[in-house]
Amino acid sequence: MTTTTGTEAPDAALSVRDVSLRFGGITVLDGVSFDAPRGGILGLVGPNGAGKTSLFNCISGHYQPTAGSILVNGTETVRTRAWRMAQLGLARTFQHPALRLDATVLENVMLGAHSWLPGGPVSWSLRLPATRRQEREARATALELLDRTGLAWAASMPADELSHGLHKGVELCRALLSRPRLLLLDEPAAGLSHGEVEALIGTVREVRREFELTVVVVEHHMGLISALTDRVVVLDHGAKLMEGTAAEAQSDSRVVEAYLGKEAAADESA
Ligand SMILES: Nc1ncnc2c1ncn2[C@@H]1O[C@H](COP(=O)(O)OP(=O)(O)OP(=O)(O)O)[C@@H](O)[C@H]1O
Repeated sequence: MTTTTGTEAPDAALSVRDVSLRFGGITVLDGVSFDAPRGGILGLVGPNGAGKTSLFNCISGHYQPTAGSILVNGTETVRTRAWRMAQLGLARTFQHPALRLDATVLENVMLGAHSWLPGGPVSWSLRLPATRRQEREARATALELLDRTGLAWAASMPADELSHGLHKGVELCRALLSRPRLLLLDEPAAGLSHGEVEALIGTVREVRREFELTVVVVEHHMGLISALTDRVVVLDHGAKLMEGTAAEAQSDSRVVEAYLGKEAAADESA
């Protein structure tokens, strides 16, 4: 179902409109609106508990907003189940990578191809020639992606033998194998070393350009946010506080206050 509300930007890969989310009496998101321009990298930042991951969960179909509209590449997705989102061109990574630890790294990455491999469980189990050909293609792309992220050496290892940082790389490869147009990254730099963050910045820039992606990234690492993003949306207590460049956000007194608290912010500026 393709719909337009008339309020989304025409070149937006993602339009979030007045999204609210409540759990019982708790308001987690309160009327949040923003657009992610096609081909850009948008940062979603804010203090702990601001609602960033909850908003990602609404966009990826893991949570259903209490109110509001979310358009992914022009399609209203609010009542779309999470497993359908890959077919609409959306892929995401998680704050805590969700991998099959008993499966190999390559098998984990291959899960990303299920949204576009033809047929279904029946043709996969019969291993029809067309299915086998597509599977070989998916496997070659998965290995290329692992190579690009410096993980080719780990392809046949069980995922649980890899560090947390490397799990994040595997998850990114799995997301990319689903051929997304919109990629959501939830705290990709958390737990990574300085060198790993630098490599991640390079990889995200490269894949964004090569795969013509729109990227939305939640991150506390301001170095990564400044290096990668064109714009940021700042959330605080579930509401949008401001939107601008990373530099504008970092010098905005409302943002400084949200991170440090009012008194500490006043001390900082004294
Ligand atoms: N399923 C849920 N049930 C009840 N409350 C929830 C649920 N999911 C999130 N919350 C609450 O929503 C608020 C926002 O949490 P969320 O994880 O989205 O924030 P965040 O900005 O991503 O924080 P962080 O930067 O620490 O990851 C928190 O108070 C959290 O406890």
